[in-house]
Formats: sequence, structure tokens, C-alpha cells
Amino acid sequence: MLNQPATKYTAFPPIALHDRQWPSQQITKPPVWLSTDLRDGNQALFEPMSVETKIRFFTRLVDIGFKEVEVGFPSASQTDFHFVRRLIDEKRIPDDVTPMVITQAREDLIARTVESVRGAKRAIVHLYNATAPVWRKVVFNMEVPQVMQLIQDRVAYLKKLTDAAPETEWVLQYSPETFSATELDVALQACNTAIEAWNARPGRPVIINLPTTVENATPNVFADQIEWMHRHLNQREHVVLSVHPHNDRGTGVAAAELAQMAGAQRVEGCLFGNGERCGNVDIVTLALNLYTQGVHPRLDFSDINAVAREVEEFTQIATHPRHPYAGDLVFTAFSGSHQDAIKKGFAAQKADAIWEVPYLPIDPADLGRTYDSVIRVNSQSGKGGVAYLLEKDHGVVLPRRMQVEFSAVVQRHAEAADAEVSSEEIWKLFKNTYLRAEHTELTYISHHLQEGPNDQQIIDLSWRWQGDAQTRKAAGSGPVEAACKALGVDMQVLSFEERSMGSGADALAIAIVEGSTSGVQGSRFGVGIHRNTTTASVMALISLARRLEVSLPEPADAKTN
Ligand SMILES: CC(=O)SCCNC(=O)CCNC(=O)[C@H](O)C(C)(C)COP(=O)(O)OP(=O)(O)OC[C@H]1O[C@@H](n2cnc3c(N)ncnc32)[C@H](O)[C@@H]1OP(=O)(O)O
Ligand SMILES: CC(C)C(=O)C(=O)O
Repeated sequence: MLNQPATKYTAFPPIALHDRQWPSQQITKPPVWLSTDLRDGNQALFEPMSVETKIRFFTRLVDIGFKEVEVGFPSASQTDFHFVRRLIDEKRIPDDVTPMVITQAREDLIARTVESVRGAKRAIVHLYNATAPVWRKVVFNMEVPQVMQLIQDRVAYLKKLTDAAPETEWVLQYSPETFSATELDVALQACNTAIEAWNARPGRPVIINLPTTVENATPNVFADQIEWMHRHLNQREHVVLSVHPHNDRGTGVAAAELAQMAGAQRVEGCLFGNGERCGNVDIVTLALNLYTQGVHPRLDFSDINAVAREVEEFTQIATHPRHPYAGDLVFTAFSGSHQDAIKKGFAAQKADAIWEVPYLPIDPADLGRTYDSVIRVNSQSGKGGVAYLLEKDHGVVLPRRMQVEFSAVVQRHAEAADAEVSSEEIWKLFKNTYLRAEHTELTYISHHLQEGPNDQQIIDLSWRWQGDAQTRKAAGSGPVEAACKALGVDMQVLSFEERSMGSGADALAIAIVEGSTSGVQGSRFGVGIHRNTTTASVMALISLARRLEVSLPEPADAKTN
């Protein structure tokens, strides 16, 4: 890195638009979307797409809802020419979808481009030339008047060719390539030259497409440039004002959004931000940003995973796991406080109310994603995530203090494993902690319960401890108290709850009992799961005694089997 970048780089100057209106505008409707996945996206791939792949991609774009698709650069490659012809000859373009073909402003290339879409119901021909000072000087060796002459001549040539083929409804798209780096008066002159040469008028609209070919300033500068053009363009009512942002500074989405606030009616981009260098603007993100503001984008991403997998197959480029809306990890929360808030948010969210689940800007279900992936557990996670997974996957609702106790078990495991803990592993840990015992430990064998005098319950309880089976009889006001007395341990039951796990004939009961004993700080929990509710509660008591590591009295006065 240079210590003095100012000796090598210079800031793009601000635009003198002091009465700018865009900062207080809101986007209230979707723009016209144009997908350039098959052109700008395709030209940025290691391996350009085959005709068959392009056909599949085109079909997917139409299914998503694009009404305008840039299908290629037919004068540049036989593959593109052949693909465009197949779309038309095989009648693969629905009536409400318009193909667009791009060409440099050169006569031979324009003629070939028009040829490629001959016979289409409607077609946009996209003509471009770079207008920024460096390109004028270094690439074209042209002064401004010569650049204007080039536009005038080539648009007129295109008009002549298309006028001769009236069976197609022709639309001109003119792009001053490198617009964002071009002096505004030069860019305006270029666009107005194209508008006049095309003879834009009612029924003969023109698309003026303003790119950040290379992003060169903060997005507010681009918004100023767009608002200035929006105010100054000739025949504005017959012009569809379009933008084509790239993402060199990582602000392509912001540039496209601010540009719409500044007057842009149409946006060109690629799915998941594919495209030259750092990509074209990401249309998925733009569309779903709109959706989360309550504006339907008129693009269907209700199965975002399917779209992502297919685009990965077409482009051979993986979607980043943190990609907005589509990344594998964007609906996961590892950190405890986030999990806690999400869990509470899901519980509080009413089906027909405005979405307000903390940390989740969109309902994953709206993208065809399930809640399964929302919460994942690692050593940064707290009780909320563990409790959520146990409840969702196993129907086990932990009392709050038990969430704290059990999440410490999971955290120890996560730290030791130095990895994420799956829901399956959490369940295994739960069973190991509360339900399973080593053969030397205290385990439940059976019980028999009968009514005693004064509403008492008399239990005959059998257990195994240190390998020996024992049975003892005792009475209590309920099975839990009777079982506690039968065990003859120093243990106080502090709370008890029982619920069903699942429903129908196969439903199990889960009993959770909290208790304490002298010498052990605080309380611990025991769990019993059984088809019979009383058996579950007695098993929970034995689980608690095991967890408290209470000493059982010598088997002297127990009936030993
Ligand atoms: C910003 C963008 O992404 S725009 C799209 C960019 N995509 C591509 O360029 C890929 C497709 N292009 C190609 O494959 C080739 O450029 C072709 C087939 C179209 C043309 O190839 P060639 O005839 O060999 O020309 P080449 O690519 O070298 O173009 C350079 C010439 O075109 C001129 N030129 C470049 N762009 C334009 C333009 N938009 N309008 C007019 N002339 C142009 C240059 O000044 C140069 O002229 P010169 O040879 O007199 O100096
Ligand atoms: C031709 C134009 C619109 C382009 O692709 C760009 O500037 O990135």
C-alpha cells in the first residue's frame, strides 16, 4: 500500500446539484428489470455458457418474471447469434417478454445484430459507445464533436435498418458507456443526440441507460448524476431512464436504489451480482430489499434456494454463504442473544401481522426457506438456541432454569469439539445427561401404585443402584412424594411439570422435576419420558436423584430382590 495514495489517486468531484430532491424520495414501485445475465454476466465467465445452458437460463429468467432480457452480443460470437436465432425461430419468447441485443456503434456489427432478431415481435437494440475523457483520448482518439457524430450516424443507420423491418416493434437503447466518469454535459449531449436521431416520440420510446461501467464514487454522487440527467434530458416523457450499476466499490445496490429515488425507472443487473470484475448490481438483493419494504418486486424468488443452485450450475460460481437473502448462513444465528431474541420473536409473531422478528429482516418462509436452518449452535450460543432446537425437533419444552443448566452442558461439548453442535447431537447430550445411567448408577426398574387411606398413594418402587436391585414401599400425597420417600433420600422437590411429546396414540409424556439436596448449591433437574404419565414422573424423580448424586440409604431395610 502507498503511504500517500493522493499522489496516485484522486477523488471524484461532487456534483453541484444543491437543490437535489432524491434524498427525501421513497421507492414505492418496482423498476422495469432487465436481466443481463446472458450478456454482461456471460462475458464475465471463465467458460461462457453454451447455447443449451443459455436456453435453460433464459427459461428460468422468464419464470422468475423478467419482462426484458439482454440475450447476448450476437455480432461478437456465433454462439450468441445462434442462441438468439433459436429463441426466435423456436418461438421460445413469450409475447410479454422483450429480448435485447447489444452492439458496438459500428455499422457491420449493427447490421449483424439486427439480423439476429429479425422476425421477433418486439426487440430492443442496445447501442453503446464509451464517452468518458480517458476513453475518448486513449481508446477512440476522438474529440467530443466526433463522438457525437458517431452516435448520430450509427443511430441513424440502425433506424434505417429497423424502419425497413416494420414487422418487428423496434426499441432503441442507447448507453453512454462509462457514463459515471463522463462530464455531465457531454453525457447529456450524447443521449440527446441518440434521442433525436432515433426520432423518439409517442409510440416510439427510447431507453437511455446510464451505467457505472466502473464504479468511481460514492452512490450519492451517482444519484446526483441521475437526477441531473432526469431533469435535463430532451423528450423526457418518451425516454425510459435506466441504470446499469457495477459493483467495483461494493456499493452497486446502494447506487441502484438511490438512482431510482433520483428518477431512474429501469434497472439492469444480474442474479446474485454476477458480472464483470466485482459484478453487475445484484437484482436478487434489489428485489428482496424492495419486498422487505412492503413493495412487491414483481420477480418471484419464493424458492430462492432453487434459483441459487440453478444459477450456480449455469455460471459455475458459488453463492457466498453470507450473500443477502440467498446465502446458506443468512438465516442462521449462532450467538446466544440473537437466538434468544429470534426464539421469542417467532413465538410472538402473529400469522397475519407485520413481520417483526428480531434479527430477521424477512420471513425465511417467504423465500421457501424453513426455520430449521435459522438457529444453529456453537460455543457462542446460549440457552435460547438449544431450547429452540429441542422444542422444534423433539417437542421438549425446557423450563427456563433448566435451559440455563442444559445449555452449559451443550456449551462444554461445543468448546471441546470446537465445532457447531447439530440438533441431533443436542438430543444425544440431553438423553445422556438426563435419561441414561451407567449400570453402576441409580436406575428405575418398576413401580406399583395403589390408593391408601386419607387420599394417600402407596408406592412399591424398585430401582437398581450400584448393580443391586432394591424395592421399598412408601406413602405420600402423590406418586412423586411417595417415590421420594421410598428412595429414602435427602432431596427436596422444588418444581414439577409434565407435558406430552407429540400427539395421538404414540404420544409420550415427559416429566421434568427440579430439586435440591444439602451440600449441592442451587437446584438441578431430572427428566422421565414414558408412555404412562405416572411412570414418567417417577422416572424423573430417579433421574433427579442421580443428577444430585444423593446417597441412598444402605439397602438394609429395603426388600432386596
Ligand atoms: C461495458 C461492456 O461490457 S460493453 C460489452 C463488452 N463486450 C465485449 O466487448 C465482448 C464482445 N466484443 C467482441 O467480441 C469484439 O470486440 C467484437 C467481435 C465485437 C469486435 O471485434 P474486433 O472487430 O476485433 O474489434 P475490437 O474488439 O478489437 O474493437 C476495437 C475497435 O472497436 C472500436 N470500438 C470499441 N467499442 C466501440 C463502440 N462502442 N462503438 C464504436 N466503436 C467501438 C475501437 O475504437 C476499436 O477501433 P480501432 O480498431 O479502429 O482502434
Ligand atoms: C454497455 C454498458 C451498458 C455496459 O455494459 C457497462 O457500461 O457496463
